[in-house]
Amino acid sequence: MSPQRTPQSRDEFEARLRRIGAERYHDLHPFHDRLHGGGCTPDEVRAWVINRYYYQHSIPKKDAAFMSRVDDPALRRAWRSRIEDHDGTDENEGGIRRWLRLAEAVGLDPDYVASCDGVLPTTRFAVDAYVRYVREKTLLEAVASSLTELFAPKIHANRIEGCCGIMPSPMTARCLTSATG
Ligand SMILES: O=C(O)c1cc(C(=O)O)c2c(n1)C(=O)C(=O)c1cc(C(=O)O)[nH]c1-2
Repeated sequence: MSPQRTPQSRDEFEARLRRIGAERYHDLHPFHDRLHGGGCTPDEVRAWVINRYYYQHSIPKKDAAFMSRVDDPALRRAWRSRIEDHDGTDENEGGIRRWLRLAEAVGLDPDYVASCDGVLPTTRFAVDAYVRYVREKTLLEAVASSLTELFAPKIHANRIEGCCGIMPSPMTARCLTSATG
């Protein structure tokens, strides 16, 4: 895509971002096609839960790295809820704990998942690179890289359908809905 030279309206900008998502977001990856279509084996779903956990637990570290670089209190305040979404608050247990309940629902030991011992080196490499990117690149690039969250609700909804076909338990459905929703 060629660089945009003239300022865009908010709606045009969002439409442009959403077009990029429609063309390039990772829901188009063949693995996600299988996961969402109910084509994975239960062990493949478990392997995905173990590896996706590493992403889930690194996102607040990425957001904390971002906030440590921001001088504007208003921006830090706006960003803060992203950390709370994952780490939780007094009222909300947060996505990390909910992901561990999902792990349990699909037959994994949550302590093992939380240890990250089962995470593949390639997953670790890619996720750590994202945290490093946000720590080291410009703030604009850091914010831009975090906009993928915009596309996550759709992928989460598709996934709930697919995974519940593979592991049809009310517990799996409940956990998937609350862990990523
Ligand atoms: O399940 C997924 O496929 C998926 C992907 C992404 C993403 O594309 O970065 C995020 C999430 N989930 C998610 O739940 C989430 O809270 C989130 C935050 C961010 C970010 O970059 O700050 N990405 C994502």
